Amino acid sequence: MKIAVVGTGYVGLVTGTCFAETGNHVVCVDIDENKVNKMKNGVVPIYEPHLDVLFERNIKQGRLEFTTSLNDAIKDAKIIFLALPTPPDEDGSADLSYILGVADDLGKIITDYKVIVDKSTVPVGTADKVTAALAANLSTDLFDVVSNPEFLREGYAVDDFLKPDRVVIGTSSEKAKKVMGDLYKPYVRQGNPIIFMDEKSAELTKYAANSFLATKITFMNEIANFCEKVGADVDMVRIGIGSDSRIGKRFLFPGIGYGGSCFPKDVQALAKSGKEFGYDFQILDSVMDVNEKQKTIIVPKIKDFFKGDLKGKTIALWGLAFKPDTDDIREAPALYIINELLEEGATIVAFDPEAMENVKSKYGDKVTFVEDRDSAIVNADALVIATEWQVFRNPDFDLMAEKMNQKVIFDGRNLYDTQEMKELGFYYNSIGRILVRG
Ligand SMILES: NC(=O)c1ccc[n+]([C@@H]2O[C@H](COP(=O)([O-])OP(=O)(O)OC[C@H]3O[C@@H](n4cnc5c(N)ncnc54)[C@H](O)[C@@H]3O)[C@@H](O)[C@H]2O)c1
Ligand SMILES: O=c1ccn([C@@H]2O[C@H](COP(=O)(O)OP(=O)(O)O[C@H]3O[C@H](CO)[C@@H](O)[C@H](O)[C@H]3O)[C@@H](O)[C@H]2O)c(=O)[nH]1
Repeated sequence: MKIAVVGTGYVGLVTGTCFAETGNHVVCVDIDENKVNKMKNGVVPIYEPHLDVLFERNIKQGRLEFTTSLNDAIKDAKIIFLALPTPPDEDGSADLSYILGVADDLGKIITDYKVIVDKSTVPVGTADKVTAALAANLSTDLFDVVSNPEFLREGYAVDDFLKPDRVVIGTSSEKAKKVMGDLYKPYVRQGNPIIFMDEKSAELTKYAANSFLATKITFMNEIANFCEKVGADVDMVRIGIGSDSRIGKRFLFPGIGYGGSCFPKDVQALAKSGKEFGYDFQILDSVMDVNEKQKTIIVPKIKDFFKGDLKGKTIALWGLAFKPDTDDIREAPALYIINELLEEGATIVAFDPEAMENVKSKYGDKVTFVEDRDSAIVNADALVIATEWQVFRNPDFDLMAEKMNQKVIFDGRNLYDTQEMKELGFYYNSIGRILVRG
């Protein structure tokens, strides 16, 4: 099948590459010339594990191409995926200008039947808006609009795409249903179904999934905060409740709040959508409030330790990305921690395996960046862990004891065993677990 993908960010590039991998011919189009030139030269412009192998293979075999021309990209395509940004507007609702702008352009250049697919995360009613934008210049016989939300996670994007738990396809057109069903057949393993539904339900499924997961995490963050007050251990509580199959083991890890390009904006957009339709999502308002506080929950702990004064203190910071295995720093809790620590007059020495360039371009020399984990801790008064990269899981504690000014760790990701930290004589302050005083 011939496919065009409009927008080659995390979703568009993974979508395009994975569809090429199953034998389709894919043309990816982006307005960012720099990005397109990189891709034409064989460079993957984002960090996403395993994407490079598929990317190279499919370019080599002539199934994956890149262009800045929308016209060239779509002329032979039967399906056009819109993988465009839907960032929050000033009021928190999803900004649909990218999607509707491209829909308007497509209406003017399409000449034969195409299936136009909303891959972006979009509020209920967007398929209708896209249809209206296309129909302003194009006969409705020449297109169908489908809602096909994407559930991939950054860091696992290729695997999630090729082996999805489910594929959701929202359409009221039998013709489009057949085209989409054929396209997705190779990805859907036994028991991992394609779920066909109407467009609005598909649009809402995406927001409901992200908001549910954000709520699950936030609930555990509150349980963790309460554990600290009463002397319980959130790891035990997590394991205790996670073994109930109605609750499930996943997405129960407390920490310094959820971040990333999706949960924060999608929870906000669903709450906003609710208000537009006269529905008050009280639970989502609470989730957003709690998460806002959770992102910097570690800072008062640091201030307490240093008796309120961080001036002249050097804080080593391990982890900048919003989660491991990505260079994405959108809504990363680490950035909120950096802002507060800088405001308190602390010096920050940071290391992240992939996200340093992105943070450098935001903070310049306000933060010192070092090239490896162990350089960050030299002469540090405390270490803060903000992202659970594998490389932080098994550090050289003897080296820490030798190089740090004092053995003090604030761990936002609960990486170490509290008993072991006690034996090693560290002050170790984590989330929802016993405070080890060293
Ligand atoms: N990142 C994720 O993990 C993820 C997962 C599922 C769904 N989503 C949703 O998918 C959508 C895209 O997210 P993303 O993270 O891939 O965004 P992104 O910002 O990484 O990529 C968007 C791309 O679109 C390009 N673009 C902008 N306007 C364009 C235009 N007129 N024509 C062609 N290209 C244009 C940009 O240059 C950019 O390369 C969003 O709605 C997001 O909520 C994201
Ligand atoms: O137990 C957990 C799991 C996650 N997180 C945090 O939650 C955020 C989001 O994590 P994750 O869901 O792994 O990353 P994303 O790549 O943002 O993926 C989410 O957002 C995507 C965009 O919509 C969806 O497609 C995915 O299904 C959905 O998981 C991160 O800050 C994590 O640190 C926790 O704090 N505790």
